[in-house]
Amino acid sequence: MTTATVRVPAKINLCLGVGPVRDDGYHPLATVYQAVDVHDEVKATATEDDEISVTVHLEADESAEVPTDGDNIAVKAAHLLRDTTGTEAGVQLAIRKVIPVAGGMAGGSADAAAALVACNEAWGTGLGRPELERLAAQLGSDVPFLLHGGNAMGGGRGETVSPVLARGSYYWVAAVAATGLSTKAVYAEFDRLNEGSNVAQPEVPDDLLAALRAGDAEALGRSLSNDLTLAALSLRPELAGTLDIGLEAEALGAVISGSGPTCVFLAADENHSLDIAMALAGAGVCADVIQARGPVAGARLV
Ligand SMILES: C[C@](O)(CO)[C@H](O)COP(=O)(O)OP(=O)(O)OC[C@H]1O[C@@H](n2ccc(N)nc2=O)[C@H](O)[C@@H]1O
Ligand SMILES: Nc1ncnc2c1ncn2[C@@H]1O[C@H](COP(=O)(O)OP(=O)(O)OP(=O)(O)O)[C@@H](O)[C@H]1O
Repeated sequence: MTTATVRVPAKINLCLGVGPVRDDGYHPLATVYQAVDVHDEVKATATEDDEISVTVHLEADESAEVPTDGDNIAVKAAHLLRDTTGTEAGVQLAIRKVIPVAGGMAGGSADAAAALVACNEAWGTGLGRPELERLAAQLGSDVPFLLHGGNAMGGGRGETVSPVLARGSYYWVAAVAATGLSTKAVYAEFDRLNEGSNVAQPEVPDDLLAALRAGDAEALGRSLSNDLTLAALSLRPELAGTLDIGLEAEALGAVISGSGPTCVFLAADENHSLDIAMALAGAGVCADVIQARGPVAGARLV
């Protein structure tokens, strides 16, 4: 039996511009993703029967709910790869989950990207990066970025990924809430809040790109932004308090990651990141605090 193991990072959105809802129900995005060193691991073991199965080992939050049937997005990724390549083998997937579930850090998307790479290796199906990226886009808006990693601009509904010029390594602190938020519900709340108003087409702010080009953490902190903030706060008003605690600890910037509820804070260095983490943990505003560095590589065989 052939086995392949892939490590895959979480993402944060340094900016998330959201435009008016499209006819297909998705929103046009202008985002900059950064991959951070909070990793899930997906192991694929090829089998001779035609079963595609998954087990999930929760490393961080044992109470999180992750499906272990065909609803698991890693299983969907394996089916898509098999249907595309015509291979007849099966696979046992084993996920080691560290990325918060339904936290806005693309945990499911990360597992889907990892499953594509791991199954492609275990089955010997030999698809190249461009073909894997095409399959990734069919699985979810965030999935192509998790193959890519690093820093990247996201357009379309998030699935069109292009590199950005960036310098520097950044210290992040993530405040993880006890229960997740549904991405679909947050976009629906965005639509409800904007009903009757003209939502502009989104753009990536120039000052954010300049901060990344210069590797300037202070300027980056000032230019973090997220158009889903009001929608996430409307569903979870207590997140405003979480953002305040990080800012009182002098974070260089604070933002809700993607559709939330995870709040992320930019620190000046490792000591500062520890101070922010301690302030958040001490205030009891979140279930878990994670210190992370970015950017890091996307889904890779180990
Ligand atoms: C919030 C973000 O994480 C920011 O990067 C992403 O936009 C969400 O990406 P994702 O979880 O991969 O999302 P998908 O699985 O493609 O879509 C889940 C749901 O989110 C909404 N959705 C998602 C992406 C987008 N550009 N517009 C949307 O309105 C749709 O209701 C969709 O049914
Ligand atoms: N492999 C998986 N890992 C986590 N959740 C999964 C997985 N497969 C399916 N799901 C389901 O998807 C839902 C969303 O989980 P996920 O962790 O991807 O959210 P998220 O990080 O907020 O996503 P995003 O940031 O891409 O919007 C979960 O509630 C869970 O039921």
